[in-house]
Amino acid sequence: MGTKRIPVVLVAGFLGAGKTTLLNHLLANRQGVRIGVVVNDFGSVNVDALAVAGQVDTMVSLGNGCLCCAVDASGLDAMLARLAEAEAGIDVIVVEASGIAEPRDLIRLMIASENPGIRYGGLVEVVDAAEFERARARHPELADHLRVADLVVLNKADRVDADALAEVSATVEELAPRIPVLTTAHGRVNPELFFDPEPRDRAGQLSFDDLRAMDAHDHGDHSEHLHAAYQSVTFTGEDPLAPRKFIEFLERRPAGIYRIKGHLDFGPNGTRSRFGLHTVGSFVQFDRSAWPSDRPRRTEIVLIGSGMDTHTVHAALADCRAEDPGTVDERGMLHVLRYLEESA
Ligand SMILES: Nc1nc2c(ncn2[C@@H]2O[C@H](COP(=O)(O)OP(=O)(O)OP(=O)(O)O)[C@@H](O)[C@H]2O)c(=O)[nH]1
Repeated sequence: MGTKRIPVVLVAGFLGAGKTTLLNHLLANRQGVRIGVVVNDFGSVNVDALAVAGQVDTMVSLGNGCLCCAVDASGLDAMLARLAEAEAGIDVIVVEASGIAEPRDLIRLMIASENPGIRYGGLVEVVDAAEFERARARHPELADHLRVADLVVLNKADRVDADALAEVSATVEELAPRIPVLTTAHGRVNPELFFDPEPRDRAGQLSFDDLRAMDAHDHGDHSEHLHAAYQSVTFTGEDPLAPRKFIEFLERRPAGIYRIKGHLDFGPNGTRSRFGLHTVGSFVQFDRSAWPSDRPRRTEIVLIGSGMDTHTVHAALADCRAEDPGTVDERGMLHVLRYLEESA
């Protein structure tokens, strides 16, 4: 099993869309999670002057469990490596991507990174609902950015009426089909969408009870801070899954899924190993380990996103059941192994 990898969430979006506001919201609602923030200028990040414990190079450590650093593209990998060091005690890294590099280049950098301490945590594109059409006219590349995003945050919903909002949502969906869209104001995205609410044991495995605790149909709407609601769906399968079918599910996943986590049983196909799964958008990673003797052998996953049709998701997963669990489909299993993290 691999060591714990820290998710790196990239936040992109055009000038003034609300990236810094979103970052500040995450910092203010981090629920015990230690967040490393990478920005290319501290300007308006709420680095509360009084909370700044000390400044080393371009790194600012905040007493409240956050660490911020300013960096340009060439320094990003090195900065991520520093943030991922165990001593930093960081649980998630959020990079404000604008001004650093093109989102596509950043994704490439993340995925190609050989740093064993980090994992791609998704590209979040923040869009200004009120300025969307004007921004698109001025920057046709906005459509490309939406297409590479794993989640679109449709921000500044308070600045448009319901009809205009529906129109922008429809355009976003057309430009970026199947990508989850979260409509919000003032960047009030529930942090649990990106990372798990409490720091886990340092061995890094979530128990299924932890996952189940996160499961509900809408999260956050009722909290004091009025986070935008997101969804999660839990799937439990007692029978082994057919590897080929499950990979097809991942590759043609239903609309609205941002990330998936949990573990799977491929039966004798996987020589009864436990396959841990992490996906963000189209990025898929499996790890493989022995089933703990005290845990039942079954598939347990949680899918987190926005705009998911929960019945479709459940039905699609139920269809992944191996028809004949006794038969070994070695070729099918190769599709899984392609996504296997390289560690013993
Ligand atoms: N009405 C309204 N204003 C917002 C919302 N989100 C952000 N703002 C305001 O919009 C302005 C720009 O927000 P920022 O968070 O700084 O945007 P940004 O994307 O980080 O901007 P740059 O760093 O300049 O690219 C600020 O004045 C925010 O207070 C929102 O949902 N509604």
